[in-house]
Amino acid sequence: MKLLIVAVGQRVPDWAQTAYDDYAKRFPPELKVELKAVKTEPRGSKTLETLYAAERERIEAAIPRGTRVVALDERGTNLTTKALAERLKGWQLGGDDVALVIGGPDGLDPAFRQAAHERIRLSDLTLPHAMVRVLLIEQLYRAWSVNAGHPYHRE
Ligand SMILES: C[S@@+](CC[C@H](N)C(=O)[O-])C[C@H]1O[C@@H](n2cnc3c(N)ncnc32)[C@H](O)[C@@H]1O
Repeated sequence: MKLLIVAVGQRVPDWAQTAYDDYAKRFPPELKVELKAVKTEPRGSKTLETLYAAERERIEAAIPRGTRVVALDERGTNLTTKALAERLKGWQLGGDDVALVIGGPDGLDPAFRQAAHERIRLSDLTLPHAMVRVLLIEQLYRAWSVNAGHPYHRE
């Protein structure tokens, strides 16, 4: 199975890209992680509904059929690193690819969030989307290290 990170926003600051790449390259070959960045819809004078609809279409186009969808959402289920490691184990046993979806500056379409198979939260704080990419890849790597007994994660 593969982890697909679908993130709204084609450009992130260099520091975020560097940090993301640093963690992404640590994953073992048996756990593939791919990042698909989708274009942010410019807000302009659009209503939020129009913006959400445009971004949702791009997000859905980036997710292959049969993929389990997990929305990153500050209102989602709180997870400890160990609980995320258990989720990861479950996803790997399930065998389906998993898309972890990060919204842009205006967040994700509420209907998309509700339709997702899971909604997970990384913190009670509202985080900037570039930082969410970095935190998510680090936590996925940490979750893998917990399951693999790798010394990266220490209790
Ligand atoms: C700047 S936030 C958008 C905030 C927006 N007001 C909302 O209600 O979602 C951009 C994206 O980062 C992700 N995000 C932000 N904070 C998060 C958190 N604490 N846990 C998980 N994901 C978060 C979500 O995917 C969100 O759509």
